[in-house]
Amino acid sequence: MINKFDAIIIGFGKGGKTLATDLANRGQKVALIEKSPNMYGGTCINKACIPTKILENEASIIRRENLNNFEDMKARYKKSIIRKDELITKLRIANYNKLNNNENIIIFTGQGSFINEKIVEVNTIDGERIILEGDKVFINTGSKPSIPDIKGVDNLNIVYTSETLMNLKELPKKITIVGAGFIGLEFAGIYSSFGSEVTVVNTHKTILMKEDEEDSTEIINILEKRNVSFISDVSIKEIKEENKLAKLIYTRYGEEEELVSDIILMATGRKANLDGLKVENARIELDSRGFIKVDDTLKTNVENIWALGDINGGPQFTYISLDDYRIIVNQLFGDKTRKTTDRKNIPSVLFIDPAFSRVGLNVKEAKVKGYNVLVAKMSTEVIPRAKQLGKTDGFIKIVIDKDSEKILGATMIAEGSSEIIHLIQLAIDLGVKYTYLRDRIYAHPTMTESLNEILSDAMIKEV
Ligand SMILES: Cc1cc2nc3c(=O)[nH]c(=O)nc-3n(C[C@H](O)[C@H](O)[C@H](O)COP(=O)(O)OP(=O)(O)OC[C@H]3O[C@@H](n4cnc5c(N)ncnc54)[C@H](O)[C@@H]3O)c2cc1C
Ligand SMILES: NC(=O)c1ccc[n+]([C@@H]2O[C@H](COP(=O)([O-])OP(=O)(O)OC[C@H]3O[C@@H](n4cnc5c(N)ncnc54)[C@H](O)[C@@H]3O)[C@@H](O)[C@H]2O)c1
Repeated sequence: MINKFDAIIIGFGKGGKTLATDLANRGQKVALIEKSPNMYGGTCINKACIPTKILENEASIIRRENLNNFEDMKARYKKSIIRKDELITKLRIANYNKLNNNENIIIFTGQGSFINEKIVEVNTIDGERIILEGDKVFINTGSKPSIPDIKGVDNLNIVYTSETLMNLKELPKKITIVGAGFIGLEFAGIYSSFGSEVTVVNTHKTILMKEDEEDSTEIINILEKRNVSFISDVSIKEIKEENKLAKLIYTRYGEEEELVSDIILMATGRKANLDGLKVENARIELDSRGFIKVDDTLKTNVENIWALGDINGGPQFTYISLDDYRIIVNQLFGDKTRKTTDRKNIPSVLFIDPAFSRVGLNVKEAKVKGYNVLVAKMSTEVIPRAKQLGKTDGFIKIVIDKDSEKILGATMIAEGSSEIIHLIQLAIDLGVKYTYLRDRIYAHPTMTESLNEILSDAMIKEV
């Protein structure tokens, strides 16, 4: 028997689950397919944003207690892992119930595979095969770790991904992290704060190559204060297990070197998750990086099929998956004006402590675009709120166009920056002059009030 639906959504990610509720509330019959009962709610709540930020918060609290006995830190880590698991279990159940309680949505738990462009089969976890037909199909299957082809990398005793590491209940004494992007740096911050000795191994000359050099340097300085070491400009050769320890062999400036630790975390990017999807049966095209090819309205090359979230090769953030949902709904039911090309000033936050938050252009990018650049910069240690909280690392930097006096962007390594950055985003979006933010009345004592002084004439320099 074929079960007919107005829409089939494959994957319980941010965009997919939001779209499911929206379509159902418009009276459409929706089938949502999720391959694992441990993944209701998607990657963000089960394996990514939420568990990492729970651990980041716990780790920062523990760091401030200055524990110096590793056994104590191990015990605290174990408790944090249990607390993380309890919290995400609650979120997973809440996510499931929210959709399951909607009479127009049926959740199928099993792997979804295309039979053709309108028919999808579900191989359920109970071994059943269910055939679904949908007028429209939305693919929201996310991404998975991209692991380079290094000899020994498949030894799961010693080689971890972000997901498997967060399931480890024993705190490793020494961790090697390969990759210095979002995951590498966030995990370096977390595990060093719990008390592990962390080394970040990076194939480039420095970290975060697109950022202003002073921003990358400040992040390195902050992490180095916490027992994180950086080894840059390496070429990785091999991973070996010796006496239950992990040995990373690499070359640097022509010399072979090795690094021994308890485990290795591979944080080397994420690729399209097409596992079991059989996109070829629906003649869906992929792009050169192996993601599902979409146009600026997120439609694939097949008329009734869309792709949203990480799987379409856009920026890998939960809030982009959510915006993908907005675009699809606008295209289906709205004035059809929303497109990926109209996105501007997307913020990003690297959740180390303090967070590195940015929006718009940094100095390097503004200069490349030919602006006459003014920079307003202040060290966090002079901000009264930061002093009072004892969180004085970092700085706030705002990039201004000298000619129009408009704000072009901001990079902040500062307590609370993950929130303040959205005020700057709004200012850029609205095209206000920097003096507008300078002259507002802000509550005291807050981090935001520092904008009064940062944007004063005395603090602004031409660069
Ligand atoms: C460690 C880590 C930390 C992160 N931190 C942040 C952060 O702080 N902020 C942020 O914005 N982003 C963060 N991200 C990125 C963010 O998690 C992703 O961008 C986001 O989860 C992508 O969501 P999505 O909608 O594409 O789908 P996902 O949430 O990935 O959902 C896809 C779902 O599809 C299911 N699925 C896959 N194939 C099939 C199939 N064939 N049939 C049925 N179901 C299938 C999967 O089981 C999964 O549940 C982080 C990522 C990682 C790895
Ligand atoms: N706070 C957040 O919003 C947040 C947090 C974590 C992850 N994420 C998302 O998840 C995505 C994936 O994170 P990520 O850190 O894995 O990817 P990334 O692209 O941020 O960083 C990958 C790192 O791995 C290195 N690398 C790549 N190939 C390598 C190889 N063969 N050998 C050695 N090093 C190699 C790169 O140089 C880079 O340093 C991010 O792009 C981000 O969008 C977001």
